[in-house]
Amino acid sequence: MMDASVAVTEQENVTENILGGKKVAVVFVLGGPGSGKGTQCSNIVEHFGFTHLSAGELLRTEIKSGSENGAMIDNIIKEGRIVPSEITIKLLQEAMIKSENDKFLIDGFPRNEENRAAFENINLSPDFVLFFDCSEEEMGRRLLGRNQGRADDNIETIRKRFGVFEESSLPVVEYYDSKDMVKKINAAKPIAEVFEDVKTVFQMYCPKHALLNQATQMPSRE
Ligand SMILES: Nc1ncnc2c1ncn2[C@@H]1O[C@H](COP(=O)(O)OP(=O)(O)OP(=O)(O)O)[C@@H](O)[C@H]1O
Ligand SMILES: Nc1ccn([C@@H]2O[C@H](COP(=O)(O)O)[C@@H](O)[C@H]2O)c(=O)n1
Ligand SMILES: [Mg+2]
Repeated sequence: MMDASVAVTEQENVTENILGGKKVAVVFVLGGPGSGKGTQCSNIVEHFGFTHLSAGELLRTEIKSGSENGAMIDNIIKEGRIVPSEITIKLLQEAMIKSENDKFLIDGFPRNEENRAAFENINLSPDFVLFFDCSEEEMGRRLLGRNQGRADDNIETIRKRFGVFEESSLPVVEYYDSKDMVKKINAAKPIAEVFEDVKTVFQMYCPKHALLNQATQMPSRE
């Protein structure tokens, strides 16, 4: 028997995500370290009304909260490795349930097959995957210039993060690509130009919302 929390619309063969009693839309935002995921998510939030959940940011907040897992998470992040999925999925799930919104950008997750399976195990699936494609050379330059005091923005950890991205994260993108779910964006361009391409994707995905948003941004006649 089909799990009650997953309803498949027969006509479109689209899986409906039900979480905490509400129907939610999920877009995974993936790309290498420094490809611009966080930067573009802020723009998407502003223009399309999504809630941005960065897995890395949730983990950093968990460290600061003094949680019992804090020291372990801190060590893993400093080594550029991936935190066990049960920790990250719990943080994401709690944030989605607590939010009043019903559409989420999940940034930096899934980072490996274990992450992907953990998301499937809570009976959720992404509507699509936004993938920011950028060279290591450019990403490295951006990370070293980010200046936000992140413990992993140093040359040694950056090299490890690139290794993990190649070995563990790209196969996840390839998995979704094999299901035709990936919208690939050239992220090597300037921020505003990247966002033009991102906007095209989201205007196709939620055209009604895009129109509504344009209306609310019209200058007042008064
Ligand atoms: N298209 C761009 N061109 C130049 N600089 C950019 C571009 N996009 C983002 N940046 C800058 O690069 C740095 C990294 O961007 P951002 O934090 O958005 O990347 P990220 O993909 O979220 O990285 P991480 O995976 O490490 O969290 C920031 O300083 C940001 O201002
Ligand atoms: N699914 C994830 C996401 C992130 N991490 C750890 O956090 C670090 C920073 O992530 P950003 O997305 O902010 O770059 C990352 O290098 C991992 O150590 C994780 O374990 N699992
Ligand atoms: Mg980020």
